[in-house]
Amino acid sequence: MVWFTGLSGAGKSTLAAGLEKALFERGFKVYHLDGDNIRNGLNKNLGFSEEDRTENIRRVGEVGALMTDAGLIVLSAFISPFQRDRNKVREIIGEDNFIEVFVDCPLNICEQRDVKGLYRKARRGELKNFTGIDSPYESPEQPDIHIFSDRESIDESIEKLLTSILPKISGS
Ligand SMILES: Nc1ncnc2c1ncn2[C@@H]1O[C@H](COP(=O)(O)OS(=O)(=O)O)[C@@H](OP(=O)(O)O)[C@H]1O
Ligand SMILES: Nc1ncnc2c1ncn2[C@@H]1O[C@H](COP(=O)(O)OP(=O)(O)O)[C@@H](O)[C@H]1O
Repeated sequence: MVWFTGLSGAGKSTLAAGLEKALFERGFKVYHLDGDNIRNGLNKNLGFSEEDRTENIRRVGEVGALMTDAGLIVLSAFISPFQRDRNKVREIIGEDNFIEVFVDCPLNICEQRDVKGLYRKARRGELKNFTGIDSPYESPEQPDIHIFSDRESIDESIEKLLTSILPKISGS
């Protein structure tokens, strides 16, 4: 399981989608989990309190474990702001099969990108508990892969991901 973590707008979904395509083209069976297919269905009842984020990540970890058991390479793209929650997923999946990818991007750049216009809303006080504004984000201290999305092109980041991941999954 490849676990992307980072602020909103850091590039998790873009990189997970790009990696999914690159792995698919190499013949791997891949599935991409993110807010679109999880928060609209399985986790529809969860919001953005600390407790709900923890439960969101726990369920994604459990679903990811089932998919991994079924032989898929799972790419998950969630903010997952708490280190303890990411560590729990690592435990559920197993150390050997879990790759933590920190999509690192300074808050001011994410805010400039404002892909979904949510930072603007959060700054205006129209959206509460927004990560990086009035809700915390704990950066991974020792990610397996560290992407700097403010300094790397999307293609460079995907190349970097492939270089690290392909040797670990060949044989899958
Ligand atoms: N309060 C608040 N804080 C952060 N994000 C918010 C919030 N409200 C809505 N959104 C939108 O939901 C996406 C993050 O959902 P996640 O499931 O990845 O969050 S978490 O892992 O449970 O923290 C996130 O998507 P990404 O931009 O793709 O990260 C936002 O678009
Ligand atoms: N190296 C990079 N990696 C990922 N995204 C990048 C990179 N450079 C620029 N971007 C841009 O940053 C934005 C990231 O948005 P998105 O993938 O939706 O972030 P997230 O899923 O983390 O909220 C996109 O508009 C993307 O084109």
